[in-house]
Amino acid sequence: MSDMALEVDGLTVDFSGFKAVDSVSVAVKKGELRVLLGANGAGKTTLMDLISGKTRSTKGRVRVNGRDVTNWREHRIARAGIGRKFQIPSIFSGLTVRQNLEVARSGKPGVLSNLNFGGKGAEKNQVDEILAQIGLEEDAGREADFLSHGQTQWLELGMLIIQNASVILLDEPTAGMTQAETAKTAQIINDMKGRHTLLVVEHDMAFVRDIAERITVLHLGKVLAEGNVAFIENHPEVKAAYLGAQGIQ
Ligand SMILES: Nc1ncnc2c1ncn2[C@@H]1O[C@H](COP(=O)(O)OP(=O)(O)OP(=O)(O)O)[C@@H](O)[C@H]1O
Repeated sequence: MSDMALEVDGLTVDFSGFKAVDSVSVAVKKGELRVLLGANGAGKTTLMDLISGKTRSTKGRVRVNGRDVTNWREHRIARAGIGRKFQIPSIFSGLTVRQNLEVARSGKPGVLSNLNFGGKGAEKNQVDEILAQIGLEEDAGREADFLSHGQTQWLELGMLIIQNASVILLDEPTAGMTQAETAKTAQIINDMKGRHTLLVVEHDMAFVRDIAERITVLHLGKVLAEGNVAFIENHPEVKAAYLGAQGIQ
């Protein structure tokens, strides 16, 4: 069996003659964290949309843990193990942090009214473990409405962790964060490596250096380069296409 969690093979989307993603192939190993870099309009979000089923591809395949999920409906792809975090959080603002994690854990829509909030035994232990992992133990009883921007993002990461998504797609997880919040986010994400497979779109190079193993660079819808941080930072075409004459900041 393949040790790849996510295999994207020749993926293309044609928007009335414009290929926002053009013959992209990327393979991410189980437990790997892959960063997706690229200038505005390079196709990063569109690639995430194709993988998660938000947009239908015109050509190519997407496989999750060896299973072909190409152009499945979004909810089926989610059930096959792909979790996604958007820039706008999708938490339940009227529920506490703990309750949000419990809802995510149950994984069933409409489960809200039937939940036995508070949980017992193994369920409670798992929620406690994740509260510690995302650093929100002391805020477990707070309504999500009252969390800071950073805390809201960490809660959402916790919800993806508890859903046990095997491949997690993160679109700019540090957008709008302070330096301290960004550092903590790097810690949480580094802690997720190995247990989850991650594909992370991010512009903040300091953050990328903190978390990245391999980087894939997209340019005009195509893969321009792939390699470790040092390789990418010194890649002449990447410098020219994406990072400008000065190189990576
Ligand atoms: N539904 C669509 N129809 C037509 N063009 C689209 C559509 N969706 C995206 N595009 C175009 O595809 C290109 C890639 O967009 P995309 O949002 O994927 O880039 P990105 O790399 O995520 O950029 P950013 O860093 O700004 O978010 C852009 O030129 C965009 O205008």
